[in-house]
Amino acid sequence: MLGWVSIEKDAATRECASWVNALCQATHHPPTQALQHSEQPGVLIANTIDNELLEKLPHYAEQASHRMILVCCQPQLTLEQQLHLIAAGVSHLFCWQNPNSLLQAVLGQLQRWAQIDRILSARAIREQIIGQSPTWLNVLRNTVEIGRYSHANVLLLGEPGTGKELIARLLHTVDQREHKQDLVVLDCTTVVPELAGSEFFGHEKGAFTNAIRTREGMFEQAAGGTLFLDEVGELPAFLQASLLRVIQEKAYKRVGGDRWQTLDFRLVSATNRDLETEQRHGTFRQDFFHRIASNIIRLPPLRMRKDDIPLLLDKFLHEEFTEPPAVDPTLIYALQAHDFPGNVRELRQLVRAMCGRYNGYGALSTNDIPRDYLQKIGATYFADYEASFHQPVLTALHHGMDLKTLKEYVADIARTLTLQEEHGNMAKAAERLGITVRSLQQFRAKWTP
Ligand SMILES: Nc1ncnc2c1ncn2[C@@H]1O[C@H](COP(=O)(O)OP(=O)(O)OP(=O)(O)O)[C@@H](O)[C@H]1O
Repeated sequence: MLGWVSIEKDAATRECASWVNALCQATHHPPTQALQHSEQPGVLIANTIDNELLEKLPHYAEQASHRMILVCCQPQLTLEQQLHLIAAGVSHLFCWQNPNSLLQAVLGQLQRWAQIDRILSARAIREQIIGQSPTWLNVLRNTVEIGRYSHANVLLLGEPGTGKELIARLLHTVDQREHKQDLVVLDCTTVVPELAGSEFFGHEKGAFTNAIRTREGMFEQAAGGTLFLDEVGELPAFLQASLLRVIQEKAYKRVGGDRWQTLDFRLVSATNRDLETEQRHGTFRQDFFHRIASNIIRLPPLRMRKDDIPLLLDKFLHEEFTEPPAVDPTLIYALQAHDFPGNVRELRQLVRAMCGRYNGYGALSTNDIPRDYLQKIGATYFADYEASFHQPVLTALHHGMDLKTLKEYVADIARTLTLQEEHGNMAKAAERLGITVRSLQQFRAKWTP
């Protein structure tokens, strides 16, 4: 529940020490007062908010997987100080007050985080939604917090294939409404403008020529549950306008009907368009945007969480084989070198294609990547590799280094680094560098005093 408690030295008063003891007792946390590598929530106690603390905070926040409570031993902080602290990574901020109520407030937050982690550790969720990278875990925690503790509408933003529908389903799964009904999905690209009224609100029998019977609309179908408007960015402005009332007041009339009906539903919308910019520029209705975006969850592209690729690969291989083959490590490096513009969906399709090429013997390897794909991966790999040299060379040139000096400088660095990696073993280092042991000895003699 609690990973660490850290007390900045100027805050270590007696009152503070006994408060920390009470916190440790309540959380069954050993009374260590040092920052630890834990990825669990942490509590930091500080007296003054100075630049030194602000510089340290991002590191502390990372240790705590961005779940860091700061207790400031002052009765009050200015708004400016609070904003600086939040920008530096503090997730919850408390000023010094009655020790008991402060303890309750801190414990309340820790309990909420613990509950979110418990929900996420459920097997059904872990097996469906893959990823352990800090960026992805933050998305999941945020989703569970919104899904479980609020009924507000949610807008999911992210590139195609990043898992928006999966997150919409998670929001619905963790929703604890009494008598919760189903999740209803509407792909907004399929809405025919002329039939949209009936599609959204349903119609009464006889409302128009072909209305031979009463029909329920999407909102009615989602009553008591969740309506997921996928690709909401594609909804024309006049249709956005027609949805304002039902989203705001949860009241609607069927086409051809004259009775207002009310219903309860949670609206989750998703798009890969930049609606925040579009609504500012007036190309998407601002009033509609604010109604659908009470909460925004941003899904990271796969290239921002490449650490998750091995886990996703494993999951997709298990979908293809009862007993998946071993995976050659080079295959993982190759996949991690690719940027996956189509994100997780693209990875899934690629795994399918690889499984089709795999002949059933040995480990799955780069041989199983379709050739044109492998060429694409190779091109980015070498471009990235080359590009990593650009900045240091440019810096050296800006310092006036000529080509001869530059070459010598790079060769010296390569010799030093290889010797370090080989723990001073001359023979091994020389072999790796493709030079003689004698020339390496000469280099060492030149530089060793
Ligand atoms: N974290 C994940 N774990 C397992 N599978 C995932 C994950 N993210 C995405 N997928 C899979 O990738 C595919 C695309 O996911 P999804 O349809 O949720 O993306 P999307 O963002 O809604 O895409 P689009 O914008 O194109 O509608 C699906 O097959 C989904 O199951």
